[in-house]
Amino acid sequence: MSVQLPDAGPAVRVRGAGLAFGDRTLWSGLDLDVEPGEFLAVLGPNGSGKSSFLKALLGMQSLSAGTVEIAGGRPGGANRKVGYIPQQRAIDDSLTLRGVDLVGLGLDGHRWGPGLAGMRARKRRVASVIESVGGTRYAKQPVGRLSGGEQQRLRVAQALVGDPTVLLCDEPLLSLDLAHQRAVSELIDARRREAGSAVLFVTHEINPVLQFVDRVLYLVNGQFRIGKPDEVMTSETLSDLYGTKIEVLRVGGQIHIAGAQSALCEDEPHHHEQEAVG
Ligand SMILES: Nc1ncnc2c1ncn2[C@@H]1O[C@H](COP(=O)(O)OP(=O)(O)OP(=O)(O)O)[C@@H](O)[C@H]1O
Repeated sequence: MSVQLPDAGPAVRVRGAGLAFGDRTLWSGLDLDVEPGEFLAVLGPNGSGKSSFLKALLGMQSLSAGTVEIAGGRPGGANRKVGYIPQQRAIDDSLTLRGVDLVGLGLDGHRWGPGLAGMRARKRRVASVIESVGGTRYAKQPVGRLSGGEQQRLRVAQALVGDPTVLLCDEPLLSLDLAHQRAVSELIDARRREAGSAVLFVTHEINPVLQFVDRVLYLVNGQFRIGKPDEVMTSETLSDLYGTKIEVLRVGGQIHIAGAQSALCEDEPHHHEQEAVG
């Protein structure tokens, strides 16, 4: 006799969602289902509400309207298997926490059982995730002394260690060189292919992840478009969204925005103030 499993449903379900600060509406009327294993790129100029969208999914930001469900329940609920890679901040180089400890912070302490056996299982899980991001060599060193790319790999490991159903990534490629951009985006892609995690990936630059992207959510000036890259990243759609003439060129499999103002950012480096943590 085969057991009929209930339909798991989408990994993320957004209905009629809106977010406004004072009289400024970042977005409204947002309906979106993100399926398990789907890779959704969230694009848009500075201040369009990309990070706030992820924060609403994490339960760190309340919506002005509508509802969101993530991993089958309310944002921020207990046992939600959600991995989060926050926007990169420089780690204070005096931080003596080791890489293995940083990654271990991503584990739900209760799942691994009590006593020595639980502790060993926890250690094995942390070690195997660190291995999967190629971080074994430096994981026992103080995090503050590692390079930006090494720290970022450990942050990815921390987000993956709890076996997330949904992975929320806020500009995870920021300030990485091309080789590390490729390595980190491949790690995230592998997670959704091998474990079926849904990936929501905020980025200013679609090209480094274009090959992985199933759909794009593009936020601009209180409006948005959702669709495949070929549908959204067109001169017509972006001109319509930005309310000005924009030319999108496809060159060598990449997307370039010609005559773009810096606000469009696709070809612009993104600057952030580095803030220290720890
Ligand atoms: N709690 C808050 N109260 C008031 N305004 C806020 C709050 N949180 C965010 N904002 C404003 O909402 C806008 C969107 O912020 P958000 O960080 O979501 O943008 P973003 O698209 O991620 O931008 P960036 O590309 O610069 O990271 C910004 O103008 C920000 O100042």
